[in-house]
Amino acid sequence: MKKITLDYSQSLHLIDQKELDFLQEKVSQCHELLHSKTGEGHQCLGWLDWPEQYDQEEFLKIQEAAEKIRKQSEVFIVVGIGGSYLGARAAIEMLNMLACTCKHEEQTGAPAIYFAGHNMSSIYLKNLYNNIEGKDVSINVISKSGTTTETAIVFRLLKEYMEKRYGRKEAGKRIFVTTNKCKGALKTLAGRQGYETFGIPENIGGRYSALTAVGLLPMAVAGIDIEQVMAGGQAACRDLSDDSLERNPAYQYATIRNLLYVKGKTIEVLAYYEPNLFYFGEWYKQLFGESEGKDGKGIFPASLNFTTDLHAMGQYIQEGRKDIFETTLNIEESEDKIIIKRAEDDSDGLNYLQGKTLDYINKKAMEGVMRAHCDGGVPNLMLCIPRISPYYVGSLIYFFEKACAMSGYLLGVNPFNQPGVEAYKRNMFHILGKPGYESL
Ligand SMILES: O=P(O)(O)OC[C@H]1O[C@](O)(CO)[C@@H](O)[C@@H]1O
Repeated sequence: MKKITLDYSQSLHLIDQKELDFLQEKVSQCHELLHSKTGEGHQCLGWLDWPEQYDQEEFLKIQEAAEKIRKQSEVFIVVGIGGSYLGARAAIEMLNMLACTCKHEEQTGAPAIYFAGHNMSSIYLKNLYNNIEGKDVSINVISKSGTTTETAIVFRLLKEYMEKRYGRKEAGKRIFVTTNKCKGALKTLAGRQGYETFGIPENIGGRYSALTAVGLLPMAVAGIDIEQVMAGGQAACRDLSDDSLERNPAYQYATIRNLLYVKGKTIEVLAYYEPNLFYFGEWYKQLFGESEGKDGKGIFPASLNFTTDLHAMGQYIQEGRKDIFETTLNIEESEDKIIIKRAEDDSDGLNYLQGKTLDYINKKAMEGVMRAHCDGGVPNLMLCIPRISPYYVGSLIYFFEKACAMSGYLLGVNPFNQPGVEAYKRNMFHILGKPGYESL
């Protein structure tokens, strides 16, 4: 299988190969901290060897539950937020497995998939109720802590809906819980109600959990071959276990983004030319935002959907503030065979493209954009992904997890905690009158 690689030739005007060589020693030290599990946040390194050591028994249970859900449901609702939501959504959308975007219900027998619990919008929930009316429903609620407000509130409402519709016993067969392996409010509730439960290992934090039951159960329900996802994750896990900057593209990426950061490039735009990657961009933002944005430091992670967003943000990137660098996701192979034909009437002036595929044109646009942005002072990194498939979804997820961990260590932060997220929650609880928060 071809590997994911990094092309940083369009950044070499800003960073010197010597600077990279100089950082090899630091990279090796951080690698040692990661792999010996002695660095900051080492309690949360369960994801590091996970693709090689995941629980096979639970994996089978996931496949069986997915089959059951597919048989008994026309609609499957995934309830979760942040790391308990974005990995699954990124994979499902990347592989175009959402029933609403393709007619795969007839093709694969998968239910339509909806997401909830990632907002507290009554308009959103009302629409969801309308969409699922009269259809058979199963739910997977995902929360490691079991106490995240958005997820907990929406799950309480959906549980009530399910019990009203199916009765408590049948609802219990349609509710699947993914939560902390040993403890927590959701674990206790699941035990009491007899819901089938999947465990999130204590030592894997939310944003690093996409390759556990958190991501795998929704992916399997959608019809994604999760054995392939794990095979891709496993290959990446092996390939990226080398501390050599020359051989480890995840470490190259982590090091170059840190070099660019100290040179004033404090915003990273993850750019992609396939709209299906939108939620991968959202997942990446959470991964890097929560991992690196602390102690007054961190690259601000943004994502843009090109060429669409070039007609909105292209101007800013080309001529605005020079604090941006771009990381382009290049999907090398496409199944697309859409060919531009010669038209009798060439008033649109497009006959010069005759015989070219749409994907070829998209790729040429990408080349043109990268060159233009580079000329405009926006260095470009290009991550080359051989194709979109379950295997490469697994590889890509692991690639970014490993890169993020190294990047956080190089930056000098703990990439595995998120103390800052609590501030808004404390205020919200105080304002809502939650017991225990009166004195804030
Ligand atoms: O799985 P949980 O505990 O509901 O958390 C969901 C998300 O919320 C956060 O804890 C932030 O509040 C993320 O780190 C996490 O991925």
